[in-house]
Amino acid sequence: MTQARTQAAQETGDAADERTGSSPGAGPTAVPSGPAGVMLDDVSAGYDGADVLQNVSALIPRGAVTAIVGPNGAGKSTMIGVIAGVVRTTSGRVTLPPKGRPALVVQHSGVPDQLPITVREVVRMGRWAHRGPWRRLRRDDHRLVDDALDRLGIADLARRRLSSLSGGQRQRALVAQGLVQHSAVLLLDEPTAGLDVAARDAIAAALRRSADDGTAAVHVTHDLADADRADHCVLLSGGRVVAEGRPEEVLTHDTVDHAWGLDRYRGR
Ligand SMILES: Nc1ncnc2c1ncn2[C@@H]1O[C@H](COP(=O)(O)OP(=O)(O)OP(=O)(O)O)[C@@H](O)[C@H]1O
Repeated sequence: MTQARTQAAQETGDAADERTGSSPGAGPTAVPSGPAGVMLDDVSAGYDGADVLQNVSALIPRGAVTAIVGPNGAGKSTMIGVIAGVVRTTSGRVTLPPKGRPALVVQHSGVPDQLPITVREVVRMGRWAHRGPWRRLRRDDHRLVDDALDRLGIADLARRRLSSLSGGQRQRALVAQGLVQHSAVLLLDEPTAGLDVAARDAIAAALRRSADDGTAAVHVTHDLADADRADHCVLLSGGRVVAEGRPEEVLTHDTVDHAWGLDRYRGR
């Protein structure tokens, strides 16, 4: 029996017990153990009165890397938007860990090109929420900023204008801004799309280190090899959770073919 939690399983009383239970590592979901992470309980959400996510339930653990995968239009960005609080739910409940607002890192293509700010300033902005209305940073804030620039391999670009960077360099700056927020939940929307291997590795290492520090480190990805390296995986299709659990249990030939509609071409 697969240990991945399927939508059918979620609709049973078992799944409800797991979600409200006090032991996220136990039972058939194989969710990595650790402090409570993000819980979505029967969540529907969308835009302009039309639901994109429909009755989505998921348990995203802290101290682990979670990959959200699925075909175009499946609702992956909407799901992290719901967790970040930028997309409103129409029903259901989202429960977050106690420490502050999730850090949401959008794709670099969603950020205006002509912002007249440097890479260091972009990363510093990630500390503003910790420093009140005057936003005067302290020495430890500057240290966190330097550390994030180093971790993403962009320390040498710190004085450059964001607008003068390549797409991959810009993406690294945005991920660094997400890291310095030190939130219990880090949400990256397709952070490695179109990036070279060094940038992909830097971002993967940053996700891993955040998870090791106890964060629920979540990324949306189209790359199934990236998803396979995660600790936990949520497969969405048509706004619903098809399967959730360990990547090797979720990303089987059958679930992938079914979610992407490939079974049609394979006579299944
Ligand atoms: N701001 C918006 N206003 C209206 N509809 C939206 C908005 N954002 C997304 N949608 C719609 O919601 C659906 C799901 O979009 P979403 O971006 O969540 O999917 P996704 O799985 O992230 O897709 P992709 O892999 O193509 O990025 C799509 O049909 C999309 O057109």
